[in-house]
Amino acid sequence: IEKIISFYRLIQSFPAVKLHLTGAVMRATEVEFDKAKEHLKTLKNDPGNDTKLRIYALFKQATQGSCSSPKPGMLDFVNKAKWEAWNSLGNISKEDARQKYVDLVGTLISSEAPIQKEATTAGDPKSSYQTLQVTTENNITTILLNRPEKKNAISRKMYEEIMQALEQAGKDDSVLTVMTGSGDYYCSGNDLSNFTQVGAEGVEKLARDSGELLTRYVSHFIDFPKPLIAVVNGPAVGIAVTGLGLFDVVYATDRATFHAPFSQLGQSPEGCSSYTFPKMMGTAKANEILLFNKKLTAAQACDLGLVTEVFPDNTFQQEVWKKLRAYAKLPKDSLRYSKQLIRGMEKEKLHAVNAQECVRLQERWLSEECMNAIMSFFQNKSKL
Ligand SMILES: CCCCCC/C=C/C(=O)SCCNC(=O)CCNC(=O)[C@H](O)C(C)(C)COP(=O)(O)OP(=O)(O)OC[C@H]1O[C@@H](n2cnc3c(N)ncnc32)[C@H](O)[C@@H]1OP(=O)(O)O
Repeated sequence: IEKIISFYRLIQSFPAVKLHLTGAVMRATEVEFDKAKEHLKTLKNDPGNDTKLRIYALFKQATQGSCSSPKPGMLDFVNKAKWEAWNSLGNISKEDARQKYVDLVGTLISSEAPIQKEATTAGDPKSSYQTLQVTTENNITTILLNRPEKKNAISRKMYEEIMQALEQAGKDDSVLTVMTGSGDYYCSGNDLSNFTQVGAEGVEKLARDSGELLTRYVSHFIDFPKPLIAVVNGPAVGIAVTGLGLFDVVYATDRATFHAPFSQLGQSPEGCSSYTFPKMMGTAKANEILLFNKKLTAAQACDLGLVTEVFPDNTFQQEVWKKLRAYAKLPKDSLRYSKQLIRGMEKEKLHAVNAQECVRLQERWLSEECMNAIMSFFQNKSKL
């Protein structure tokens, strides 16, 4: 009954339905818009030119409406780029532009949110994680995704706990950090019931909160300071695949598959994969995965550079852990600084990509395409 009620609320609060029923959709208020303008001034990192142009364009559209000024001359590069960004918004309403401005600033600010200081002790078997098991042994901190009955789907609680575990592992004495799954799956991606828990404030608020959560989650991987290794013990879906581009090494059993079915789900890529995948494997190969739902075998993922090495399932655990134990004897600081050099150059870009992906997803989550896919999963249990 609870599921039906929450499902009913989801449908009721879906913008298209609400529009149909009431003729009105909630939009950011002038006060929220003014707050976002103030928040923008507190940004510490340069979000990059594309994002700055988008912010400019949304601001102009929100305050002055559609662009009607003449196009600046060919050589007036800066004003031409600004004009093009504004003009590209076409006839979207001032209210829509205001909302998009508020969302974009929100995700930029949250991507800079300071990492929380308090964390549960890793390695303590009595630690209070509900969705993970975190242990430290032989200089390796292992974060085990521990909802095998749900194929390790990532619930809101699990997103929060993974961030907490990463913060702790980043600071502890271990040399390596490993993420792996319990049971037969590595992880089936986002727990789709995250989208059915609609509160009184409606689905727009749910989308905004989800965007904020995802931005923070992915930022933890971008900023992780020491070698991070994925031990992919079975199939991986959605964000569990895309996020692999932010790991330093990925070992997989030959039983693993890699599937990022965003189009099928009415969504769009996340985990910085819109940038890391084309860079890693070339645009055409990335498109097959991110646009056309191509499911990869472990061997294919290895050929494309997403996976470092594949092992036969019957010796997977033994071979991988032997290797990891040897790596974990290497000098800790040397590994940490080398990783930071390799990743450091890209960090700013990755944060900007993360912010943009999350803005797009917030819009996608409110789309009819996405809602139909989620309904279909829970109604018919339609599988990937
Ligand atoms: C805060 C928001 C951030 C959003 C970030 C954006 C992320 C996007 C993504 O990750 S998109 C990918 C989402 N994942 C899926 O769509 C997978 C859906 N699941 C399936 O298709 C199948 O369950 C399967 C192919 C993974 C496995 O099939 P099968 O082996 O037949 O097992 P079951 O289906 O019986 O699964 C057992 C049990 O687990 C539940 N479950 C599995 N995956 C999910 C999931 N992703 N979300 C919610 N629930 C899931 C499944 O319903 C079963 O539950 P039950 O025993 O029936 O209660």
